[in-house]
This record gives sequence, C-alpha cells and structure tokens, in this order.
Amino acid sequence: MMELIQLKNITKAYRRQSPDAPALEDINLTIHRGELIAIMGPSGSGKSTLLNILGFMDHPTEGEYLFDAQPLQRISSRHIHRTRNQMVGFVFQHFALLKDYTVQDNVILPLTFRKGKHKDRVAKATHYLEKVGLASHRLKKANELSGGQQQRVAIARALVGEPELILADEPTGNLDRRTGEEIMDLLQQLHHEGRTIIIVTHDDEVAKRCDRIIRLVDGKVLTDQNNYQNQV
Ligand SMILES: Nc1ncnc2c1ncn2[C@@H]1O[C@H](COP(=O)(O)OP(=O)(O)OP(=O)(O)O)[C@@H](O)[C@H]1O
Repeated sequence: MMELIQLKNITKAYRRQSPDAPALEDINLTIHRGELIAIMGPSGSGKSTLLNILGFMDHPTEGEYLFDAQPLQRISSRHIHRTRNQMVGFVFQHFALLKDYTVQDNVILPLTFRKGKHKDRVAKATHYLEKVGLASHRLKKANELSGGQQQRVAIARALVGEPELILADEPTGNLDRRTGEEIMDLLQQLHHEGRTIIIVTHDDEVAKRCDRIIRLVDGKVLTDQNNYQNQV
C-alpha cells in the first residue's frame, strides 16, 4: 500500500505544559492510502492533538511530518490554508454547519476559495449530496435537518474538495446509536471506494468497523493493531 503520511518522532508540548509530560511524545506512524483508522484512548491522551497535527491545524514541537512524501515544513504558512483546504476534509462531532445557510451552500463552502464557475460548484455539491442521500434536501436550511442528516451534509462538505484525507473527530458522538451506525455505514462505503479516513472515537462499536486501531495513552502510542475481524 502506498504511504500517504509519515510521522517521525513527533512531539507536541503546548505552552505552559511541562516538557516532561507533553500532549504527544515521540509518535511514529505511517498511514497508507485507503486506510480506515480509529484513534482511541482516554480523555487527555492526545487524540485531538494528533488529529490537529494530521490536519495541519497545529504544528508539532519536534519531529517530522511527511504528507505525500513532502515535508510539511516546506509549505510556507501563506500556503497552508490552501494546502489544508485541498488535502484534508474535516468532520466534527457537532457538525459545524452554518445553520442559516442552505444544505447546498454549506457543501459548496470549501470550493469558494478555488477557481471555477458557480454552476460547476453546484454540480459538484449535488453529486456529493447524492452520495450521502440528501440531494432532495439541498435547498433546505441546515438547521431544518435531523442530527444524522446534518452529519451527512458535513460529510458531503468534507468530500466536495476531493481531499486525500478525511479526518473525523467523534463523528457519531452526538448521534443516537442507530444514526451513528448509518454514519459509519457511509464512512465504510467511502473507505471501500478507496478514501483514507481517520476517526477519533471513544466508541468501541465505531472502532470495530475500522481496519486499524491506534490506542494512545499519555501522548504515546500504546498499541497499533490491525483489526483482522473486520477484514473479510
Ligand atoms: N491548547 C492547549 N493548551 C495546553 N494544553 C493543552 C491544550 N490542548 C490540549 N492540552 C493538553 O494536552 C493533553 C492532550 O489533550 P487532547 O485534547 O489532545 O486529548 P484527547 O485525547 O483528545 O482528550 P479528549 O478525549 O478529552 O478530547 C491534555 O493533557 C490536555 O490538557
């Protein structure tokens, strides 16, 4: 499998954090294209910090991050927003939609910083809304949808820029079990289509459906296991 990401000796210490107990300590990970990965661990173990670093939202204090074999340090901060916008799609626990915007306008949002005609953006948004089963809702306002539907809109928004990587922070955390399972069905389907997806979760049921489970404790990788159960 092709490597998408390499983390080499990544350490992250926040300001005012004791250097003896950083949020992440000497993390070494390789993430391949097409993997579906769960990141688990107790509260405070560094999951969000790791996700933020993977999504170029935060910089490590030490170590090297290679994305597509390119050291991230080489991307100047002027270009980091554009790079993030093109490379990474985010899905959050609280959906993070603009409530007064239509479903379609929420999905188009990541494309507004790119070249292209409005008509083409609408076509792309429609395509991804069809993928998540919400094309018929595209002119409704985001807050007129149920939680599960809103999360599907958020997934369409994460997909619309056709990023290399989807990062999801507790994507089912705010949903009832059945709706959460539907969101996992969708993420698994996207995985089968070849996308690279990393999910931070507390939920064993979510993790069971991933191919690989990385467990963090105190900012370190405790275990990093293939989930053979899930590989049929
Ligand atoms: N902005 C910050 N400034 C200082 N310390 C921080 C900051 N963000 C996180 N930390 C600390 O870094 C450590 C890791 O936090 P992180 O949020 O990554 O953990 P987590 O595993 O995502 O936790 P949770 O499951 O509760 O979301 C914790 O000790 C936390 O207190």
